[in-house]
Amino acid sequence: MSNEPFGTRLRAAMDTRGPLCVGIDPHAHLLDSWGLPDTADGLASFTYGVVDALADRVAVFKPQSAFFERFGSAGIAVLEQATTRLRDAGALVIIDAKRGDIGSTMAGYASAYLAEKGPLACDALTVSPYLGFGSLQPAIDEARVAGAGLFVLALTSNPEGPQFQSARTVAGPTVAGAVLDGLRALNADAEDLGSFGAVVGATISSTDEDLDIRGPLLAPGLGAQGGTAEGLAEVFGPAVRNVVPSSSREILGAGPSAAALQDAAARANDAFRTVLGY
Ligand SMILES: O=c1ccn([C@@H]2O[C@H](COP(=O)(O)O)[C@@H](O)[C@H]2O)c(=O)[nH]1
Repeated sequence: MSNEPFGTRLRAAMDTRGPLCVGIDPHAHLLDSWGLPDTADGLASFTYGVVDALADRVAVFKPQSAFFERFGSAGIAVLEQATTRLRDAGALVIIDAKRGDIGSTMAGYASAYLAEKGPLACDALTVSPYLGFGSLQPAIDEARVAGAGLFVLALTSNPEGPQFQSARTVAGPTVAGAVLDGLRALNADAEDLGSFGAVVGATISSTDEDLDIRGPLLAPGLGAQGGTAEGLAEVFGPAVRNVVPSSSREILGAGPSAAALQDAAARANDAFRTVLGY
């Protein structure tokens, strides 16, 4: 990995390849529709099919750890191998594992995913702040050392999210607002795009929260969950240029043909380029 901070590398990658992030979510129904068995071998064929088709042309990939964990150590081995291959091809990898625990345990996750020589070393990791924003400190420290990034859950795309995320903290702001405040502070010195991002679903329609955190805004929920490229402008307002639009099933459903995957990714990238101003 270059020594440049994640935010700088992310902006450069999106400038070069377009803003699209392809989620790698090997659902059982997708393996089936690709004519593959719901086994670790099927998982490997599916995942490497996506990697071979798209690694040299898409800026960012977001493998969903759950679908690899489903197959135990054999599945994790596929995740490790795919992450290495994607990064070798010049793409950035955000592992979506939504890790979060007390600080001392968080340090274990940080050394697995963020440390430069960690077994699952990636460019950024999704993390959960629900043990307190401060519990993320070991991951923040490791990310700074490694030039990696974090995406902290703030306003998630699922309909249950507001139940907690819109609740007020003792200090006054909502839970989501407190997360965004924490991220803004971490990115305070960033020149363009900081390395500490928020997860904000493309499905939330609009928000009163201040999304200007000087960092990336990972936006899942596009396609299968109903979010659209055009809708991003309304959700994100002036912060739209910092959005990393992530789409999984919508793109993956085009496979197994490499040409069809490339076509689906190119069309999505074009739509996002227009809305995000790339
Ligand atoms: O708020 C969130 C946070 C994460 N996700 C993850 O993104 C993908 C979405 O997949 P699609 O097939 O594009 O719907 C999946 O891995 C989720 O766990 C999210 O959807 N919302």
